[in-house]
Amino acid sequence: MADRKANTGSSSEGPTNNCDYTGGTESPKSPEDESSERPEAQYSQDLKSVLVTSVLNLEKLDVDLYRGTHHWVPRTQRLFGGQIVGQALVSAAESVSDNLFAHSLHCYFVRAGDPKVPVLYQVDRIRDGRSFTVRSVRAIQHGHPILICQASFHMQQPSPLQHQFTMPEVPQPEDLLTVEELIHLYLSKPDLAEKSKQGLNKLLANEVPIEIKPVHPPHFYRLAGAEPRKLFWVRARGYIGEGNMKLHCCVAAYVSDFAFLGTALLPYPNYKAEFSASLDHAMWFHSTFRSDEWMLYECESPWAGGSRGLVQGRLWRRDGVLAASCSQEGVLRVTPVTEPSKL
Ligand SMILES: CCC(=O)SCCNC(=O)CCNC(=O)[C@H](O)C(C)(C)COP(=O)(O)OP(=O)(O)OC[C@H]1O[C@@H](n2cnc3c(N)ncnc32)[C@H](O)[C@@H]1OP(=O)(O)O
Repeated sequence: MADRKANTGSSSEGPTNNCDYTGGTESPKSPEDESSERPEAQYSQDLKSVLVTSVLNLEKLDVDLYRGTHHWVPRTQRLFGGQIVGQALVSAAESVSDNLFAHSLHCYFVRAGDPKVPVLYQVDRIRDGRSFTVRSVRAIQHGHPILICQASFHMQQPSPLQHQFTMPEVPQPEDLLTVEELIHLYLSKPDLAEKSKQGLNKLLANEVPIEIKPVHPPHFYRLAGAEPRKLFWVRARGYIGEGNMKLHCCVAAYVSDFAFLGTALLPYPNYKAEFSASLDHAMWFHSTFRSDEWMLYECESPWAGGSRGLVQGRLWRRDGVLAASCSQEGVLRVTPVTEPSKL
């Protein structure tokens, strides 16, 4: 389980950058930044992240009313929860001033999203306070809410109270394979069942706008019974760049729902999810970060029962600073697996 040691940030080795939204919109200077920005060539072919150019680029229809379209739709043919949360946060953030940053959001997914039509986002300006500002967003399709979201924004306020857990020690992303590279590796296995091959090829055809490097690939693919915990490096595909912390939070909201709920299924290799969907999603943003640079997503599930599972996650900057925490409950209706996986 996670190293629960509290790091107060007071040692010369510890993180010191909590809630440091310097200059209003500046993103952090991580060690990667110091050694120059990630060279342009290292970004995926698309250069500018599709998350920024398309998914989180909402059309303004009226005051506090936006329309969002879809990029990647999961095989379930219901909209990806992370997309709806990310878009809801974009619409909420539009109505707050530039010196305010999301510090938390709480959402319920009340209906499945329909990939055939766009989503409308209606923002209610609940309160503008001196330090905190709260917005409520309804994501609407076919005249009904599919998501209700409350997001709270805070101005930067320094404090002597500052601690965090210590980031788990894991291999660096440069030493790990991407999901796509792992799939190619599995596909090259001569005894791979035809059904598995088809499944893997479908996965490869997915145009997910984020890149993932699992720390323990079997845990990511759920091949064996394991403790309900997984770790993977994750970043947005393409370039986003420094200077827009609001946007990085929205991208992180998108990213944070990916492969999250599956953590609760890890101890049960003999069951497959016949139906799984996130019921709610909460996030807390702690520090500045860049969502187009590798972050470690540490996911664990402290509980499952009654056809539901709870998952909790921490997004770490690679320099060890805790960027965000996440929590989600999902419905998990399972059936026994008849054939063991041949991956
Ligand atoms: C990566 C994770 C994700 O992104 S998931 C995407 C984001 N989350 C979502 O889309 C969830 C949106 N919310 C919902 O769809 C609903 O709130 C859910 C979770 C389904 C609530 O369920 P419920 O109140 O049961 O809705 P419903 O009556 O419309 O039923 C939906 C389907 O489930 C079935 N169901 C219901 N109860 C049971 C049960 N006890 N045992 C077995 N099946 C059950 C219903 O029959 C219905 O099925 P169908 O759609 O008619 O095939």
